[in-house]
Amino acid sequence: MEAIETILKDCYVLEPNVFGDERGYFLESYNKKQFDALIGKEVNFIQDNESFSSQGVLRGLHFQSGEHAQAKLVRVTQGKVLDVAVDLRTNSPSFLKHISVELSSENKKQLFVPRGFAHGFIVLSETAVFNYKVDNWYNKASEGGIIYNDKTLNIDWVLDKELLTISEKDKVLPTVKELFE
Ligand SMILES: Cc1cn([C@H]2C[C@H](O)[C@@H](COP(=O)(O)OP(=O)(O)O[C@H]3O[C@H](C)C(=O)[C@H](O)[C@H]3O)O2)c(=O)[nH]c1=O
Repeated sequence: MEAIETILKDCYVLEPNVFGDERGYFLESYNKKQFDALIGKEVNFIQDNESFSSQGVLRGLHFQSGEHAQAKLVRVTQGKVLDVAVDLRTNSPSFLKHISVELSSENKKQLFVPRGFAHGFIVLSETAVFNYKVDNWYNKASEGGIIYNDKTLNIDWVLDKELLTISEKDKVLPTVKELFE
């Protein structure tokens, strides 16, 4: 496994070692000892999640606030998504900066999204299976988010607006300005 820190402090792209042979391939998708050493801190994941979406589905931008904040280790096991992480830590040198990275079953890349970030993705392939680990329990009452087309963040979601499918909940998420005013 290799880890490259992104322009967002503490946010890493990880690439597993893939062992291919005539049967196919093997990889360790998560190894606590290696992962903690690569990112330089201990992260105790306690819940695995999976979502399935069709092309144009945009989930996010979401976070859980306060003591319920979640760090996430995300990957795609079928299809391709554009994954987006936004640093919402007001004391961070990368506050309100974001990164976008293509995660796919082909490139097998993973993204570590620390606590204090908003996270979302849009499905670029016909369908996608999105798998991720979180280090804190789901807590509906602490859920927050930022509207996907926020003007301050100005995220390029690649697909045309008319192709997007967004939940009713996500359509009414606040802007950055509303969140931090
Ligand atoms: C996140 C979550 C959801 N749920 C239930 C709540 C709803 O009845 C249903 C769908 O939830 P939601 O519409 O919030 O699912 P997503 O839009 O995929 O939310 C996720 O999308 C972005 C990409 C994220 O990074 C978060 O992990 C998460 O917010 O699953 C649970 O039971 N447990 C959970 O941990």
